[in-house]
Amino acid sequence: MGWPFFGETNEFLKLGPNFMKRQTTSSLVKDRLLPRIDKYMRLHLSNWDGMVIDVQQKSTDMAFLIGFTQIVEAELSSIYDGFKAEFDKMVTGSLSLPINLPGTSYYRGFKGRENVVKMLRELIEKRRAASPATTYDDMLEHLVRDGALNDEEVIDQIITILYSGYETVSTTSMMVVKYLHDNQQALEELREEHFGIRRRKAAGEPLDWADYKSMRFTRAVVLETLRLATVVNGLLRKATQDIVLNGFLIPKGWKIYVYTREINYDPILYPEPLKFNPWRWLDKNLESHNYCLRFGGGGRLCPGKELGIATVSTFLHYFVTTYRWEVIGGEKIVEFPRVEEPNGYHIRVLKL
Ligand code: HEM
Repeated sequence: MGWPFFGETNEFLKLGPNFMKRQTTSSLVKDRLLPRIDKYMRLHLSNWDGMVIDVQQKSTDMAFLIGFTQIVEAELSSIYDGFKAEFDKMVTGSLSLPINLPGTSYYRGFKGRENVVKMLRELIEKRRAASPATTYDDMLEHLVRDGALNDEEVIDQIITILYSGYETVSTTSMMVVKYLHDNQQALEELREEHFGIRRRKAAGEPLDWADYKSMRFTRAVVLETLRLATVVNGLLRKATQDIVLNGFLIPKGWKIYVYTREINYDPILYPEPLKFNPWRWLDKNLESHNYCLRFGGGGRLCPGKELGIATVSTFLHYFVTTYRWEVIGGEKIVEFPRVEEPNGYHIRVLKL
């Protein structure tokens, strides 16, 4: 898969092939992003004791805030609420039936996108007008000052990064809590891994890259969650030339949707596919097989892969070493067209 196809984005994300720079490399996550995620996660989880939490809501806020803080740290508090409301419309629209009539989610999605673009354009204008002595240390500032991209490209870049890391990370975080609750043996093994890390560190010492890399079982839990929940339904490609695949002709220009859900539940690839079995991923080779498309494949492989896994792993670290929890309702998780719990996934949280 992949060779004669370009990656395709949807109509809400306008970037063409090869536009996204491969910036979310391990060193970026290690040196700049992981310390921020660690700091954010402690704060995020600091006061859950005794509370009833809607994990879906909290994961959504967490994933969006983590992405948004990296991008526009300076104006975060002043525009957050309005921006997120419009962004949510856009995300829902992009996952809905493409009927562009007033009143449909699809229509609202385009309106949401227009407002998001407007807000970002105003921010860029303000940043350009600010004196060079005013320094900000966020992604927007680097993109604007770097000068390699025009304003429209900067805006598209930001929307793409925010969009890609939002729904994926938040859904994975919610589903990982559900699967761990339902599989106590996995939870105990995961907890032991994280207490092992805490025992090696001073009280309150943040997680570092070596800690993250040592989270073998946690990585397996995240990969199994992505498989079983099918957080991403599939991948889009466009045939750049005629291609014959298993005797079928795919003409040049056709769009292909690789439906990964089928692959995720293939009993030959994953014995007992409906069982949550993170131990299967301890065979390191499984992650590098060419049918393992959790993060896509080829030239369009997700550039936020390590960032996404590191975010969910950091969340799990502080969550399982601080709290235990019981589910108190909301177990009607819908898997299609997106994984969600229409009534929220509520848990009661208590300090360990
Ligand atoms: C659990 C978390 C995540 C999952 C499961 C996930 C999954 C995916 C998948 C399946 C693709 C399509 C790849 C392809 O077409 O071959 C993708 C693309 C992408 N992801 Fe992620 N992702 C995650 C987190 C993130 C994060 C945190 C970011 C933000 C930096 C991000 C940024 C992107 C971008 C920009 C693309 C488009 C790449 C391109 O078309 O060249 N992702 N992701």
